[in-house]
Amino acid sequence: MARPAGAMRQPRNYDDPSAAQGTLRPLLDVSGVTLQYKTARQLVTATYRVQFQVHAADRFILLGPSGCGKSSLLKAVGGFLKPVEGSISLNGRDVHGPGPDRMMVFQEFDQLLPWKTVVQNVAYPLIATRKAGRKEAHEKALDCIARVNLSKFADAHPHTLSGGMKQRVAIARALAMEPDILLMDEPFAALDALTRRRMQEELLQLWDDLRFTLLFVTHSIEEALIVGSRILVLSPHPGQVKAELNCHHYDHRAAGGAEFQAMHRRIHDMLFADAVETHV
Ligand SMILES: Nc1ncnc2c1ncn2[C@@H]1O[C@H](COP(=O)(O)OP(=O)(O)OP(=O)(O)O)[C@@H](O)[C@H]1O
Repeated sequence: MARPAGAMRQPRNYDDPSAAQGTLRPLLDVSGVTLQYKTARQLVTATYRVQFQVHAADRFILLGPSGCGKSSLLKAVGGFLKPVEGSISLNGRDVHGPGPDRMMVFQEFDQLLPWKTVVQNVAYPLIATRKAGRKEAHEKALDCIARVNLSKFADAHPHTLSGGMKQRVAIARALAMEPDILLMDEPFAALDALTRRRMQEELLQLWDDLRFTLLFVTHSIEEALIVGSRILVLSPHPGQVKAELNCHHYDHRAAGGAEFQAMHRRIHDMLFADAVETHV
């Protein structure tokens, strides 16, 4: 499989002061974004003036309590929700609607087309967007299916797969499109603990191979620390930025360690503190 955009670049060196000062142009720039929903009875402010930047090959996490606007932010980056204030740009171009440069993986297991096989599901967006012809799309789909260890199930239909296998197909389908950024909305939240852990490891393995850029929503501090390279901590409703943290050096092996636990506690305290802190 060809590498996704930005894939050849190495992840940022966070000890490099020029990177820390943000002198590299970000891939994704979310600037002062306020998101609202108008219902028949009220106006709901989901996020208030949220600001963050994602660079190529980042694994950027949006972390916060239920209702703080994480999914709304992901929808806005996906182009499904228009900010009432602020702007979102990808590769220097304003986001005005959905596009194949941003592929989304959701929490729900029913995001696959039930009448199509695994390989047909993965090939479908490539064909529908004319990114590839049928033969090329089929070959690419098989390659991506192999990367998520599902080759034996290429001709199976979704209803015969477990929840974890369906999520693997959704990830393969998204990566096959080689998006500029992969958007994941609590993709492992509905899985049992063991499968969730395995999926996190597999996602990190895929990232090691392909170095794609990831924007990942979770409300699990542990998952954020393990999956992410940076974490944006959001306050409760309406979501505001509390802090942005560096966490690229944690994995499952680190999870029991004192440093990991201290970071976990620090984020926990932040999430439950009332005041909005400055960036750290
Ligand atoms: N379609 C909608 N119409 C009206 N209000 C909405 C809509 N979608 C979300 N909201 C409101 O916007 C706020 C943010 O919701 P959002 O789903 O983005 O939060 P979240 O942090 O992703 O929550 P969770 O972790 O529970 O999924 C909430 O108050 C929610 O009720």
